[in-house]
Amino acid sequence: MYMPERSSRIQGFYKLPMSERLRIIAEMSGLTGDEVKTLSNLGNLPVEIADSMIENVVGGMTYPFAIATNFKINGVDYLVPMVIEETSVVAAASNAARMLRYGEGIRAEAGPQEMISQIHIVNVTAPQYKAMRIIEAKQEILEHAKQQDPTLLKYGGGPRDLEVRIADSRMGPVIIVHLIVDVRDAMGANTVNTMAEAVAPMLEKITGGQARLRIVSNYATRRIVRAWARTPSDEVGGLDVARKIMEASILAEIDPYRAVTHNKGIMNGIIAVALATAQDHRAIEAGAHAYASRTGCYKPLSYWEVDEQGFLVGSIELPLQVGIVGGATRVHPVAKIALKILNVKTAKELSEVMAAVGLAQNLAALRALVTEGIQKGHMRLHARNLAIMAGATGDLIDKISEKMISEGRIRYDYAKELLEKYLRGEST
Ligand SMILES: CC(C)(COP(=O)([O-])OP(=O)([O-])OC[C@H]1O[C@@H](n2cnc3c(N)ncnc32)[C@H](O)[C@@H]1OP(=O)([O-])[O-])[C@@H](O)C(=O)NCCC(=O)NCCSC(=O)C[C@@](C)(O)CC(=O)[O-]
Ligand SMILES: NC(=O)C1=CN([C@@H]2O[C@H](COP(=O)(O)OP(=O)(O)OC[C@H]3O[C@@H](n4cnc5c(N)ncnc54)[C@H](OP(=O)(O)O)[C@@H]3O)[C@@H](O)[C@H]2O)C=CC1
Repeated sequence: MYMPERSSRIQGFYKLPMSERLRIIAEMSGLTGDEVKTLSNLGNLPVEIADSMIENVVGGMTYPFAIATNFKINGVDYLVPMVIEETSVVAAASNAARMLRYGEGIRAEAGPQEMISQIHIVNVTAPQYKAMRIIEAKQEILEHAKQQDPTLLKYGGGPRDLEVRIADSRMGPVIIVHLIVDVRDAMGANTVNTMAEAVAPMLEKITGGQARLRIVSNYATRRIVRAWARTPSDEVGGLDVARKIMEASILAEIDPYRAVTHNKGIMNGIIAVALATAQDHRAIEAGAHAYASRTGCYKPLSYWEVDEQGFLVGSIELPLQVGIVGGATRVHPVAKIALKILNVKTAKELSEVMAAVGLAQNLAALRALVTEGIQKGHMRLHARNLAIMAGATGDLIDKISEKMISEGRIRYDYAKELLEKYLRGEST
């Protein structure tokens, strides 16, 4: 719809009640009554929570919430909540988790939950000397940072260390200070930002420079999690399939075009759990892809090999910045339920589960790719979406998707053709 007169400059939009904002947008965009009704439906999110989570809210958008089954991680069974818009991801995760139940299942281990906060200092003369002076004052700076978060200290977290770097830039040398904080069960961005802002004036005084950025780094290299698994080749379809999975893994090691897709498959699982538990998934994605590039060349986050006994072995390593307190994790009512279903007790345990899910997700995709191809399983599950897109409702959704699957013609135009035939009462 062409609307030449509409302007996006809406002063004070944020001050209006949600219903009024929606009325304005509906009028400007020509939304029908049904469209307004659909958009205004907040699903399981109470209006006051929706309106405080983000700004300028006019409605809600619901994604399905699913449970991936079969996960055994460090000998414990987990029901894994996933929220995602893509067909076949949940089925694939459950499928591969079933193949990785051998022994203790998938093993996973995360290190300390330390975040890095950066304080960027400019206009420093004699930067080498000033860097030494910062190190000299380290205990005093850490002590001041500590005082910013008594709750965190109560849970055994707090500032741990300080690192100083001098970087050459086109405006001369700048000092970058890293404040390292054990954030325990929080994602930790707010926590460490508060500390960075609190210690910045001390750093200005010591260096005679000016503090500019005082912000968390999402390159969470002190929050690395590793997961690994070993399973008899028969679980994945035999030694031949296991070897082909290894070949697929090797392609990702030598070719960044493949590595990016390989890692996208891993993130299918990790981000789906992140969404279900209301994590900051942008932080997770940014950190993961930076880590994949840490050698200067984009690499896969996971590796698959075949060992001397013919077992398929896989491993994954990435930084994960996740929390079970703070952010939206305890605000969104569904995220709270997701954490209860998952039954994790710490942020460390959550990151171990997420790494294990990423590894399983990757296995499912590689196994499909080296055997029947991705489209068979994926498109079979996508057939229902195509039927709905074509306009099918009720029983016709299953009838049309089953017909497309049985004939191997899973396409939108065919779904439309079938729907028209059914609606005309013609036999298909
Ligand atoms: C789709 C399957 C699982 C079918 O696989 P299948 O062999 O036809 O399944 P099955 O009927 O033998 O069932 C095996 C298990 O899979 C699960 N399962 C099976 N069907 C369902 C279902 N409908 N709903 C929920 N779970 C399902 C379930 O756990 C089941 O065990 P059971 O419960 O029967 O004991 C398989 O083909 C597969 O794993 N495909 C991989 C699909 C995939 O990776 N999708 C991600 C999207 S594609 C993408 O974005 C990433 C990619 C591929 O580009 C990444 C890359 O290139 O690396
Ligand atoms: N670049 C980025 O990634 C940025 C992200 N963000 C956002 O920051 C949010 C996450 O920050 P985060 O600091 O986790 O959020 P919060 O500030 O909401 O939560 C952390 C706080 O929870 C309290 N707490 C209670 N129990 C525990 C426990 N067991 N372990 C640790 N802390 C505990 C602590 O103190 P207390 O009770 O005193 O608060 C702690 O400071 C996300 O919403 C993210 O999107 C913000 C800015 C930048």
